[in-house]
Amino acid sequence: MSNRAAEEVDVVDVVVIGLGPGGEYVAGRLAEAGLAVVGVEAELVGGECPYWGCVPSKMMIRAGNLLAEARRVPGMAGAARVEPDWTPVAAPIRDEATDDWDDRVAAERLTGKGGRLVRGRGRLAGPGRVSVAAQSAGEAAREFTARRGVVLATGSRPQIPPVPGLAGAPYWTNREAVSAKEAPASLLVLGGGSIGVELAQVYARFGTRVTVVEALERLVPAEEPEAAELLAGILRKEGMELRTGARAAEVRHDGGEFTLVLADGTRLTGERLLVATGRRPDLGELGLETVGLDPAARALPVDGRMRAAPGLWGVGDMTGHGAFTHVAIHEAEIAVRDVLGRGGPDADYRALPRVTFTDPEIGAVGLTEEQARERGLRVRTALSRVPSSSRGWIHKAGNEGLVKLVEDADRGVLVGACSMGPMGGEVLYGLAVAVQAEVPVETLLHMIYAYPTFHRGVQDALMALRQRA
Ligand SMILES: Cc1cc2nc3c(=O)[nH]c(=O)nc-3n(C[C@H](O)[C@H](O)[C@H](O)COP(=O)(O)OP(=O)(O)OC[C@H]3O[C@@H](n4cnc5c(N)ncnc54)[C@H](O)[C@@H]3O)c2cc1C
Ligand SMILES: NC(=O)c1ccc[n+]([C@@H]2O[C@H](COP(=O)([O-])OP(=O)(O)OC[C@H]3O[C@@H](n4cnc5c(N)ncnc54)[C@H](O)[C@@H]3O)[C@@H](O)[C@H]2O)c1
Repeated sequence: MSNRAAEEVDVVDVVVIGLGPGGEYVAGRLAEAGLAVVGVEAELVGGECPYWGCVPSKMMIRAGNLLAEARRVPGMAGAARVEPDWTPVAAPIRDEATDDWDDRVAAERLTGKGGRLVRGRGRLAGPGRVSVAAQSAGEAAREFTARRGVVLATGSRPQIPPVPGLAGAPYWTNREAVSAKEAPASLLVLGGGSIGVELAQVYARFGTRVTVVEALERLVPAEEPEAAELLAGILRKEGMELRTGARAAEVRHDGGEFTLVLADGTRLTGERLLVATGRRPDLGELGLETVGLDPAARALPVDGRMRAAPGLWGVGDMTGHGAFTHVAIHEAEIAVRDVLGRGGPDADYRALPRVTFTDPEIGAVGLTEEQARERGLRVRTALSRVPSSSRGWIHKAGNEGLVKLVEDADRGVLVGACSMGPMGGEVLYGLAVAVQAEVPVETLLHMIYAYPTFHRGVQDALMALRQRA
């Protein structure tokens, strides 16, 4: 190919940097719309979610929940002998979900839609310009000009706290935790957020001795305190040791064992140490300064149409609106519409749903009570407990949970809710509609709720809410 031909090929309509759920969606949709699209990916097409995040972790959780259900058989349905085995958990993650961490299928999904895949680490080289670093010595860096613009979708990476001794130690992040071939005998989990509690519970159910260390006063601190308290009780009952309000002062690793020294001098030991202390976008190496943006920012600032600058869009974890696959895809769809010059609503996070897939699941939408109060709303709340509902009583073992409602009393609408329990993430849906559509509490109160469902707990909580009016 002549140099001139090479130059022509490298002028495209759109370059997407990062092909996780957000970037893959944008690149695929724009290619299907007929644009000349280059997608640049440094690791695996599909990103964190299918290979090291949502999908494998939920496969592990499904297995752990099966064990827990089987252990609930005595007293309710006869006898059951449970022998946990990690092999049928690890094997389908490797062979079926991730193709042994090979993205050929995902890459072909993109090229099948007409997109072009370029492997390597991309960065901005000015407005509408992207360079992709050489993958190996002897290979030249590649340059692209994007006529319509560039979409950034580079996700996030684990945030490792500056605990002395941690940096050099062979700790696990989510990646090692979901690709482990065996369950360790013991596991220290630093961080009691969603990754920490989901994976802690799974491993504990497979016989691992688990200790969770959380710096703040409660687990899942972003969610309602009543849910956190209930979860802590359940995890303790399942045999986990929980240290909340605990600061890690030092990490040591020797003789195949980790020692985590807490600020109060307590020493905790474990065969493995999982660091799950949050994830952060890494904007430093993206060349943002070449388009007048701050590479030291915590997240990429975007407007309601995902625009970061003229001809530059950002979607997914890197925008800081919530590190969830459904947020990445919501934002990706808005960016696609904007690139194509189509209308439609701006991004709307009022009814942002989130589910922590512990057993019981913690579903949540919109504002917590604390957030609503911080916004100066006149807040009214109410709570119903799953075991007190008909379905909860019928369910018996494993029926822990609650529904908590947060009402803006001045407007008579829900601004937030928490649905914890068996299928708490599914019960959430109706509450998400109520928050999104601002359905009056009076209307919700006079609906018919199927008997005996878990979601009837919402009606119990609504009735409690009205008694407080
Ligand atoms: C253990 C775990 C469990 C999770 N469970 C859930 C869940 O149940 N539900 C949920 O909604 N979310 C869950 N998440 C979060 C979810 O995985 C992320 O929100 C989602 O993957 C974000 O998508 P993204 O496209 O923004 O970024 P990512 O998935 O992070 O993808 C970004 C991509 O960009 C690439 N990249 C980065 N820099 C460059 C560069 N300079 N050049 C080229 N490529 C680059 C990366 O290699 C990566 O492939 C979980 C996360 C983890 C870690
Ligand atoms: N079910 C889901 O949707 C799901 C599951 C897993 C992850 N995720 C996404 O991935 C993101 C990252 O997950 P995560 O659990 O790492 O982050 P997180 O922000 O949810 O939780 C991190 C926890 O670590 C604690 N922490 C921070 N520094 C600490 C320290 N030095 N010592 C002890 N504790 C410390 C924090 O107080 C917090 O509770 C989440 O925010 C979420 O958006 C979603």
